Amino acid sequence: MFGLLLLFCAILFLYKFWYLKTKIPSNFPPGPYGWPLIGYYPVVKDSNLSNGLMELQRTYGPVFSVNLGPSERYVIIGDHDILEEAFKGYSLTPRPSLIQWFNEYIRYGDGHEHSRGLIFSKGEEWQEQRRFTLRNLRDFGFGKSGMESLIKMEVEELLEVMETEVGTDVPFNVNFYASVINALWTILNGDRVGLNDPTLQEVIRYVNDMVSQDMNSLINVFPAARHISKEWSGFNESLKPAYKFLAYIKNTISEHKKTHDPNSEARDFIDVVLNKIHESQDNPKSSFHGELGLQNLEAGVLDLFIAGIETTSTALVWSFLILVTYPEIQERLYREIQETVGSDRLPTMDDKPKMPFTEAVMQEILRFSCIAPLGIFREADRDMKVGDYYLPKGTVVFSHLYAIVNDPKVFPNPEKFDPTRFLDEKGQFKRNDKNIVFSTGKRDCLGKTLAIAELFLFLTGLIQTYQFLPSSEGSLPSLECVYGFTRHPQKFSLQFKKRTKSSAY
Ligand code: HEM
Repeated sequence: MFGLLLLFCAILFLYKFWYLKTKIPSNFPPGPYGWPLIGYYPVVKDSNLSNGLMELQRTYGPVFSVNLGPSERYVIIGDHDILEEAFKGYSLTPRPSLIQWFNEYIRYGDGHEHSRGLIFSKGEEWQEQRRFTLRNLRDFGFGKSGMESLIKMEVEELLEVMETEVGTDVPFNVNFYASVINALWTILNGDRVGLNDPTLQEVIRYVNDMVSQDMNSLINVFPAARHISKEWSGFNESLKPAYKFLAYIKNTISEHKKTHDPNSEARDFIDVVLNKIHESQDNPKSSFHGELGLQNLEAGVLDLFIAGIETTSTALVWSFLILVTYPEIQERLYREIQETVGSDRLPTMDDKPKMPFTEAVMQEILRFSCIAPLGIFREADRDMKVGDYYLPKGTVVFSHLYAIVNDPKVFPNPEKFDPTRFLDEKGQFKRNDKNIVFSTGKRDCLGKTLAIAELFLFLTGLIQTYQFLPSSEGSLPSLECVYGFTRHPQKFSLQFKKRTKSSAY
């Protein structure tokens, strides 16, 4: 009898929990009811994520809500104009409390609201860190000339490495990692190392392990499981690579501190931040003050790596998969490179405006691959309106970038890879401001200038020298994507052969 009563109470508790979590407040965006505890999660997880959310969008409209697991209902915005309006001000800039838990361990956060660095910080601390990083990275690499010469060195070395692989089947999943990491590491740390340097290889392993985690693992879906067992829940395993990489960053910063002189010219980005920390020693309000400043430097470097490596490398991997799938587009690209640059020097950023087809191909690659289909989640810091709906303070919002760049009203036949959608009738490049794969508003991608430069210089430099072909098996790799940290292609191999001046057809 007592057992039955207990069971009844447990069911009542679960029902109440489910009801409260899934109840839709008045004038809140509509959406389906999920199951107790697991919500609508099984329907939209994994490869089904974009399709599942697109399906819901067709039923409920471009702004809808859904509960994905044992959490509140999230709001999904899948319309360009509504998202732009919502992200215009500051009210949707914070990151949700529910994804702050791990920052207690790796970003000096409190596990709920606050965190150091660039991706998860909030309020004035985030604004000060972001503004400073953007301005100063411009001087140490994100600015046109510094960045360009760094990437050029990476392209040259990658071309040399590729020389040894001509005519063989080359697995093309992580090829760009080393080059992209090296470019970023040089900007931050000053030193460039060879692509086979053991330390670089170690950094590659850390970054690769950090970003290739299973987003559907127990710890990522039910973070509270870490309180039961850190080992069994997967917590220890999931944080291990970040701890290793952080130790490496800490070591690099302390080496810098030993030789840093605030009165001499900064050698790299880490020096610039150390200078700022030095200048801020009498300003306790600054996020660069004392220990807080050092914590922000460490977490900021971690964030630039997490946000900048996998995304850019994946965009490059998609680029070559697409160009092998559409050889006629690869050849037209090659012809434009020949006509604009020739083959005696590598393409530079000054060539880009003279290469409308290449610009169109890059925009279409970014749209078609939509590497970060849901952006990074946000949270409303006050009650607000989004479109015709009301969102109470604390609502978690996903920007459904994938739906926006696949909107058939803006991009007809969105499932088709078609660079000509970015060309006018005279063949000139036609920008489409709705291709917002870097998100929009005050908290859009901080590294988009670097990403675009890397994409342009690697793509054109490699196509200028090599023709990319399917692997010896002859079959073309699939354009179906896999979900992980980013939306990326399945593993595949391809071949390349050296171009001769007359190899265009
Ligand atoms: C093709 C490459 C890339 C894509 C598609 C991409 C996309 C994005 C997106 C969608 C966001 C989320 C913005 C939001 O919250 O709405 C983001 C944030 C961010 N990205 Fe990128 N990104 C790329 C490359 C890079 C690179 C190269 C870096 C720097 C090295 C970088 C650094 C960041 C940072 C720091 C944030 C967080 C900004 C903040 O919270 O203020 N990204 N990126």
